[in-house]
Amino acid sequence: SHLVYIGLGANLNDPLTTVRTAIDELAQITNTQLVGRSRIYISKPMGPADQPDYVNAVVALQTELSPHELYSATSNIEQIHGRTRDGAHWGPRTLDLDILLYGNQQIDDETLTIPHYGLTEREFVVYPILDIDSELVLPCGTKLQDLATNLPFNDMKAI
Ligand SMILES: CC1(C)Nc2nc(N)[nH]c(=O)c2N=C1O
Repeated sequence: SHLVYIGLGANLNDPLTTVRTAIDELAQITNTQLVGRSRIYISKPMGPADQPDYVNAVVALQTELSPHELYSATSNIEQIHGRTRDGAHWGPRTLDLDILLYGNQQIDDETLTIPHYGLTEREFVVYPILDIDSELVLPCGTKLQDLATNLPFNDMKAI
């Protein structure tokens, strides 16, 4: 089985409830166990600022699913929460689930780019991963802790 990290983000329609519910739904994916979870954070939107603050978290799952099977499971959960992908690019969303890491694999095909392209410069991803594993090393060999030193915690709040 594989250790995978999933990023959760939401900023519409009671995002805190959505994120908490989605964590439970991720834990119930077939052949998958929840093995770690971050604190839940509030952060200012990265990108277009004319949208509500985000609720972010990261969970670690142990799964037998392939990357593509996992992707369809996370897409289903997004859809349950009304995620449509017709919104403006980087616009607000009811729930975003990103496969951040899939073991040490590096995948880049028409549907999946893993590690997630934005991982290393998103404090709302880096700090939650460090909550789960402060010693995590990325597939490229970079220690996440070293990235955090020049990623300001900024105006993130842990709740
Ligand atoms: C629009 C963009 C880039 N900005 C974000 N900004 C924050 N703070 N959190 C997110 O999850 C998030 N997701 C995004 O996709």
